[in-house]
Amino acid sequence: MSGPVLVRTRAELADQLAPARRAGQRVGLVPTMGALHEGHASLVRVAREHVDQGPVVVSVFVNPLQFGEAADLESYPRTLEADLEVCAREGVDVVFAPTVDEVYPGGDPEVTVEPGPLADVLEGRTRPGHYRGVLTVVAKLFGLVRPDVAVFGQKDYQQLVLIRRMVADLCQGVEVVGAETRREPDGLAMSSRNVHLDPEQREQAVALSRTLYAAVEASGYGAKVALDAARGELRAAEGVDLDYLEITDPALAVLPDDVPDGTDARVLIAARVGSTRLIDNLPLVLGRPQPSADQPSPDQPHHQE
Ligand SMILES: Nc1ncnc2c1ncn2[C@@H]1O[C@H](COP(=O)(O)OP(=O)(O)OP(=O)(O)O)[C@@H](O)[C@H]1O
Ligand SMILES: CC(C)(CO)[C@@H](O)C(=O)[O-]
Ligand code: BAL
Repeated sequence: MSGPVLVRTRAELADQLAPARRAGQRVGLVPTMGALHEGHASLVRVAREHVDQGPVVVSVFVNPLQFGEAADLESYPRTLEADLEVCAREGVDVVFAPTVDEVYPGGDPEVTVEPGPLADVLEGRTRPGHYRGVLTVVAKLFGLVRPDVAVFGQKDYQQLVLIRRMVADLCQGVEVVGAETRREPDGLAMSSRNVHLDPEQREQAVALSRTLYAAVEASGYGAKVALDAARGELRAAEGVDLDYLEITDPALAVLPDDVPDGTDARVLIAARVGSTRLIDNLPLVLGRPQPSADQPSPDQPHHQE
């Protein structure tokens, strides 16, 4: 099994992708911050489905521009050797792992992507400036890799919604695919930051997904009952410091009080377990689903969006 080609510079990346471009092949991109796990591997498999014979590029870059707390940036796990092994197993063609100077040669960029009002809610309230950093680096990665398709995880749902919005508003011409969240057997969403949890916190962290599933189970009775059920689950949890628990529409807008049966929605949670901040979310359908509606349901989750 030959592993992926590791490229560190923009020039090496361009050279590596030149033959595929000449051959008119589709190029797929999976942007990551490394510390790869099965969630990332699943994104690679989704990307492969969208490129025919073309190359899949995985970028590994811990982007300083999207971090608020210095400690979070410093402690972010960096495991390039292991990441290359995951990429080899998944048949990734190119791993692009640039330095900070390669991505930001002049230091912090003067021109950045302004994410608009959606960046001020949910994650944005706790992490001001985060989505400006995310969208700026994703726009740069799109400029460097020029992918036809890019795959992101639904686990970072607000990020996915904002990236779709950026691609539409800035006419970037990249197909954005949102892949289903991969979970540990007990339901905890896989996340690179899970390595910071000690064994007790690891057990406590399952409360996040339990809370979401409680909302999904009660969603047939409407948003208010679903939220009450979720809050009840949380009250029973120990060691979980809630940041937010909200039900919104799929575009993250506030839901009106009365919505028709069968309305698509999203339940989202963020909480600290010890000093580790975790996020998760699930799709749900409020009220009785309409028989004809082609919507995600807890029993038949959308694999890709
Ligand atoms: N459990 C998962 N299932 C599917 N996709 C995931 C999962 N976890 C992360 N991803 C996706 O992988 C991509 C890269 O994410 P990232 O490298 O930040 O990993 P992460 O596990 O989300 O780490 P963290 O949340 O600790 O920063 C993002 O599109 C993210 O949504
Ligand atoms: C999209 C991303 C790679 C941008 O740095 C990051 O936010 C992530 O890993 O989700
Ligand atoms: N997975 C989203 C990137 C971040 O938390 O900074």
